[in-house]
Amino acid sequence: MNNVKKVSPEAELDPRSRDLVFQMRGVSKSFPTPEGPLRLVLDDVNLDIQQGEFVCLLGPSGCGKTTVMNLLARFITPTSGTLLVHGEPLVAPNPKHVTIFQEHGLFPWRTVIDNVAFGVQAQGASKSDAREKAIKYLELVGLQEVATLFPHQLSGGMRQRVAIARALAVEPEVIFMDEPFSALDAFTRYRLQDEMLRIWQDQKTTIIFVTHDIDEAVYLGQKVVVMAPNPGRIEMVLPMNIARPCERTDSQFLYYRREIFKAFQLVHEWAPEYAI
Ligand SMILES: Nc1ncnc2c1ncn2[C@@H]1O[C@H](COP(=O)(O)OP(=O)(O)OP(=O)(O)O)[C@@H](O)[C@H]1O
Repeated sequence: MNNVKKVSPEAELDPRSRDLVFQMRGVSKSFPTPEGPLRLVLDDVNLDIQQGEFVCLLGPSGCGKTTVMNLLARFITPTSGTLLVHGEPLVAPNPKHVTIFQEHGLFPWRTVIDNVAFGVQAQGASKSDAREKAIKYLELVGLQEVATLFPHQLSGGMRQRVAIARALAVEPEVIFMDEPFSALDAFTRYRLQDEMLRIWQDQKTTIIFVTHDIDEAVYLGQKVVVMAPNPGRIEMVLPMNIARPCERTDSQFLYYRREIFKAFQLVHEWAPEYAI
């Protein structure tokens, strides 16, 4: 593959780089097994993530996507290797880094606006300032009309948009998204992908997005990190030279889609170009 880029383990760590939000060098992670011995689930990961980048972690179940995300978010620590955030060793989860999960995690007893305002108030804002900010971000995701409803009165897609508004309202530096749209129907997923791209272009937030959907990764990612299992590792880092927003039928989109299908050995020998 021409565009394949692997961060070599020899690539020097730059302790002063402010543009690189994350630098991982030779990072491995093992977990204990029920039988006792440690099992290596992530082997020798090398990855740079720039400020404002939209990075998709892509791979089959069990290849360690969530483990990479959890390491970056500092929910867990590496077994070996180095992980720097803005050139500094990570010591604790950063309050400017927020996570959106597949299950949106809204408080069912709070209204939409109170869900979105919650994190802002937790940062020390007054109730009225927090609600003002919540309205701003509900408008951004097109949900100002349902501000006084409760989560159970919304569709799955709307609930996930509330979760996005709640994450944005704390004006994060980094958003981690762990398969946030995988429980939604295809049409809602397409709409939310467009919304996410629009918000990312508007807010310039660094986004780390975990997915096992090749189309989703190509559509969203400026950079797609292709992972493989046993043990979990990065196979390649593929920059997507695609103008955004793009059409899912564009030749550039189809080219990268096919390259990734090939990387996962999902293209048949007899398949003509772009016939996937
Ligand atoms: N806390 C843990 N303790 C033990 N094993 C773990 C732990 N967390 C993850 N693992 C194992 O590490 C491997 C990678 O898990 P991870 O969740 O990172 O994969 P994934 O690529 O995100 O998978 P999926 O797409 O299914 O969510 C799996 O085999 C998993 O069972």
